[in-house]
Amino acid sequence: MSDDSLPSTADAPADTRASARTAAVIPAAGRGVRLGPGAPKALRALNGTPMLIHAVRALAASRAVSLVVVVAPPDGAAEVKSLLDAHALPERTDFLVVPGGDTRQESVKLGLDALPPEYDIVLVHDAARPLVPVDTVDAVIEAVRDGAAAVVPALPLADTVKEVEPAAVPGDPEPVVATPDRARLRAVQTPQGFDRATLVRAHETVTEDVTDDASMVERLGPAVVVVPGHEEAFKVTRPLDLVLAEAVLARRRLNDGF
Ligand SMILES: Nc1ccn([C@@H]2O[C@H](COP(=O)(O)OP(=O)(O)OP(=O)(O)O)[C@@H](O)[C@H]2O)c(=O)n1
Ligand SMILES: C[C@](O)(CO)[C@H](O)COP(=O)(O)O
Repeated sequence: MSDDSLPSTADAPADTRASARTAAVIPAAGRGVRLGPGAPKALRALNGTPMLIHAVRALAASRAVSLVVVVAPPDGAAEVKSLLDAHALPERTDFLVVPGGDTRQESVKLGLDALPPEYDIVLVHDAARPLVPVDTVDAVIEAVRDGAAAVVPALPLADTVKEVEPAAVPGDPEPVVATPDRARLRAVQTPQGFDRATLVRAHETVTEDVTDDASMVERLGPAVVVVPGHEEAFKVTRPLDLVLAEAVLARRRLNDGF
């Protein structure tokens, strides 16, 4: 089946959407430059387990997700396959590994290209958000099943935000241009959920460099909706985020009683 002929979940009757199969694409091919020198970010350990494995488990924890496609660092597909084989993962879930590209957009596209035809709902989830709770994953899937073409989990901002004229020399003072109304702003997380045909069309059509998949759908036209995100779905970007992630894992272990 060509991508153009893929059924659109957004146009489908509600009972079809409710039974649509869901796959997750996990882009994990980034270097993690902002985290500092070391292995590719997704392969670095959190409490002894690679970040990617935490992220895969987080998505596979949803009973609705029956396939996870991991987009590995370009020369790391064999290593990622071995990691998936070496860690306990739900048996009800299938796994595929494909090599990634130079940008997140390219990596997601390569993951989409590998999806078998029977999946009509697609989640895209950063390996760098390893601790997303399953309730957030399920809320995104439910909103797509309810008819949204694109769904993003997001949180209100904790800080006031300024728009500035970026400095030509990093570190120089930057003139403030505006202070947007914070009440209308949201900080966007993943997994982002999509009707597959809509996401495929967005990746085939939009050529601008964007930082998330929902922005591509926005450029195309279909409405993108926001559902509540979760504090623990934060992205591991800088070294302090590793400290926070390990603290969250330690708290979970205490709460679980082991
Ligand atoms: N060429 C790329 C770049 C990024 N990603 C993935 O996209 C997610 C979000 O990206 P980000 O946190 O910005 O990761 P990096 O690009 O690795 O970070 P940095 O910009 O600090 O290098 C990560 O799971 C990352 O592995 C990817 O699959 N392929
Ligand atoms: C999709 C995303 O998680 C949105 O917050 C994205 O990965 C952000 O990447 P960034 O380049 O670090 O903003």
